[in-house]
Amino acid sequence: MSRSDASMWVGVVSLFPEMFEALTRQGVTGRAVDKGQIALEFWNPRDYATDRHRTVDDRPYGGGPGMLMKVDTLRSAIHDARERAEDATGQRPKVIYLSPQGRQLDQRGAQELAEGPPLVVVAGRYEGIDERVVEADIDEEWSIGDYVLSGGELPAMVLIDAAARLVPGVLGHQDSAVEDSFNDGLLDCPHYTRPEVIDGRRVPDVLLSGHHGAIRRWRLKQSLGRTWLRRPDLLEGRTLDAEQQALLKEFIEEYVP
Ligand SMILES: NC[C@H]1CCC[C@@H](CNc2ccc(C(N)=O)cn2)C1
Repeated sequence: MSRSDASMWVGVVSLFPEMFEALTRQGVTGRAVDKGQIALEFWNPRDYATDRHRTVDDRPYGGGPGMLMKVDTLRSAIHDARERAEDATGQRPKVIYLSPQGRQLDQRGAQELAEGPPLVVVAGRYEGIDERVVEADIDEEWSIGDYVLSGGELPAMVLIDAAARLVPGVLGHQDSAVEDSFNDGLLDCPHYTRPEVIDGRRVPDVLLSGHHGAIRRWRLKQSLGRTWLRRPDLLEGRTLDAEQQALLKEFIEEYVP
């Protein structure tokens, strides 16, 4: 098959590839896929099953409840995805497995993944995968948070979406990524649109003023203030420039809990 000139190439190994239509058929990522900016290809371990029942799970050594993903069908799918990644991009892929044991995804991690090599993302099901497959075939384990889900597909979509929107050109006007929360490490400011009054609540006057400098400062002040109130940890060890310090000081002085 042909070389891919997508800015981001992702191979997905999953028993439920149809779940990923949420990425490939909708919104920002759907358009990026249509435009060829992002390439998403799928390998289903079930397609490698040779028995009549197309078995993709297997019993755990040592007994206990639940099943694991069958080793041979899983490894064949990972192998083919890896080979395709190299053919399509000329680069060796990074093979990622989603599990609560992985590195916690944050905006910096999403940026690293967006800038990095092509990805093969493995979505686990059942009670997981054989540890020797993790050792032999998985390069990095990633987690989207400290909770357990019924499969790795939703975490995989979260990771792919978070990285894809950081690929230059994917978001359309790039500044919308810049203004996003966690883009300059701050929480997002409040947003307003029509009507001007909702249940007696008005839009802040500065946003109606047309003074772009005042609007920029107001938004930055709100982002700083919200971060201070809701996620002070994000301000730890972060140096604020003179303007930011002044705006945060103003916010705190005006703050009435
Ligand atoms: N032992 C349960 C575990 C076995 C292997 C498959 C996973 C799939 N579920 C996931 C995957 C990832 C995350 C996360 N936090 O990123 C949560 N849940 C469940």
